[in-house]
Amino acid sequence: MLTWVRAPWSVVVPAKRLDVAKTRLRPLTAERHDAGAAHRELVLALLADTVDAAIACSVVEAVVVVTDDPDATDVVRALGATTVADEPDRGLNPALEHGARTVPGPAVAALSSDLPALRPDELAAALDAAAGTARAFVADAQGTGTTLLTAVGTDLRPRFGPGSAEAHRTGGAVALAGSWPGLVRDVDTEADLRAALGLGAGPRTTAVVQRLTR
Ligand SMILES: Nc1nc2c(ncn2[C@@H]2O[C@H](COP(=O)(O)OP(=O)(O)OP(=O)(O)O)[C@@H](O)[C@H]2O)c(=O)[nH]1
Ligand SMILES: C=C(OP(=O)(O)O)C(=O)O
Repeated sequence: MLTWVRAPWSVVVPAKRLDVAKTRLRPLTAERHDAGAAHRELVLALLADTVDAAIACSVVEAVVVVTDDPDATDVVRALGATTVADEPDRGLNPALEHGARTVPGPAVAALSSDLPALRPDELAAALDAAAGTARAFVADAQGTGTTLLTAVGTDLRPRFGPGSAEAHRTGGAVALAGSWPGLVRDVDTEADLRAALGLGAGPRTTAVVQRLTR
């Protein structure tokens, strides 16, 4: 009898230091006496819920977080991810390339770290859709950014940043579309956060927002 084995993916998640990440979310905490700590807590919650969903995904074998942040390191390791140093210190795409080099092939995915409404089954559906393609990507809800970039048997060649969906398409990656609302809902602004909460964010993001709005 033939058994269909789903590809075991390695997922690379970038996370720069919490205090300098997600500056567009700063207005949410700016008025508080503990603004710095509250901002770090929120950014960490987004990361933790994202990593938790990726770890729970049935086709994901390993989650590697590229970070130098000590709190992020402790939290994602407790969830079951591993971490690698944020090298070569030349920004997001070199950090992702570095992370991708540390994982076993052939199926590697770069996943945004700000997807608190991500569900394991929608990530599995997207990765299954990507399994037959050398390079593929999922655009964010706006259609301009990227939340997932995949490579099977080839280099990831990440081009994250403004207009990354077009950059990935131009670079030969296939655009994937499907019903995966949490996967496309990255959180850059307060409005994005509200949208993610509306979809049903993970427990850490939900709890932090409840605390911040009390
Ligand atoms: N490891 C690592 N992660 C990075 C680096 N630059 C950006 N990231 C992460 O990549 C994701 C998207 O990065 P950006 O679009 O620059 O977002 P951001 O800088 O955190 O947010 P804004 O300040 O609001 O633009 C975030 O989760 C960042 O933590 C980097 O140099 N190294
Ligand atoms: C870096 C990106 O994401 P964002 O700036 O939305 O976090 C991107 O979409 O390529």
